[in-house]
Amino acid sequence: MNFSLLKLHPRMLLVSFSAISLAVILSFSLGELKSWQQIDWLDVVGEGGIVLLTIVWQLFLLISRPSGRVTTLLTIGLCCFMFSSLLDALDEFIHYPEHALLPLFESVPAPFGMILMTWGLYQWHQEMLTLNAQLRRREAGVREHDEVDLVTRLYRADYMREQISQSLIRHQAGFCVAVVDIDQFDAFNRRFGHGEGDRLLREVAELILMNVRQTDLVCRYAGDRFILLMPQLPLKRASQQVHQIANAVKHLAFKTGNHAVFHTLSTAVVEAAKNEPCDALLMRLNQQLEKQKASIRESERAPLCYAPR
Ligand SMILES: Nc1nc2c(ncn2[C@@H]2O[C@H](COP(=O)(O)OP(=O)(O)OP(=O)(O)O)[C@@H](O)[C@H]2O)c(=O)[nH]1
Repeated sequence: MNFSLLKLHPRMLLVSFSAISLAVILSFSLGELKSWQQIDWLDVVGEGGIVLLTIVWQLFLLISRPSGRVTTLLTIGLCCFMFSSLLDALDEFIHYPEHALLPLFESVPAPFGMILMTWGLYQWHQEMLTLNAQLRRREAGVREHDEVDLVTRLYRADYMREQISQSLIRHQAGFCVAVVDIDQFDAFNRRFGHGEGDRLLREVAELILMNVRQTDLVCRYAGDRFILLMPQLPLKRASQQVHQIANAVKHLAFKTGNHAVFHTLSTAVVEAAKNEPCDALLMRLNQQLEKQKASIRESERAPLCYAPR
């Protein structure tokens, strides 16, 4: 059992503790202790058991739920019920004079607490309906997307093409597409193995995701190549964002075996032209990338950089 959620409910714990204290103080201040022979132990076990179980229910409730309206309603309801039950249990040990108000305190909070708990359970039911609907929607999303790449968990190229085509139809202003490609990934694969290559792809994918906006879409286009769809972003700002991604990857010391390996990215960014077909846009993007790669002579391409760990 994990009790860490209890820390979230200091007020509810205080309410619970106050209800117990109030019941004990009221009982002892209004009545007198019974003699040993007057105590009915069967009632003590029955009524005391109810009090203990109510406390256990509260504990389970508080370690299972975040704070909020449902938790408050259920806790206060349980406290009222526990308050009545505790007075009921204590009157097995304490004798009250005829005029004492105890019977009133004993009988009123319990039904009030039951009403609160019923309302809380109804709210909980509503909450579960909402959560289930969201989960179903998310699950449907995941099932629909066999378009998600298993290595990086990014969308695959087909899904990106679909999204680019739709954006082109809507023709949003300042909509840019970028490509980033890991340099010398083949050499890395050959030296450190495919497993480590997959891990590097995942780390690069995470770095890309960390450096884009909520509205951007990232996909694994092929092998070590990723495409970014950046709606409503002017070319200059899109280029800056891609530059930041390249910088983040450049500074990533990827730990493998006894080495830290550094990588560089080749990148290209284009702005979508009006009425441009998706394939033409992607071709323009890839051509720009190839031009950039060709402009840097092989000897100048950032070598895989190994540093002893
Ligand atoms: N680990 C791993 N490797 C992959 C995967 N898909 C493709 N590859 C490898 O990615 C490499 C891509 O090689 P290239 O296109 O020559 O890329 P590169 O070595 O980075 O060359 P430049 O981009 O010109 O620097 C090949 O070795 C493929 O086998 C994959 O899912 N996992």
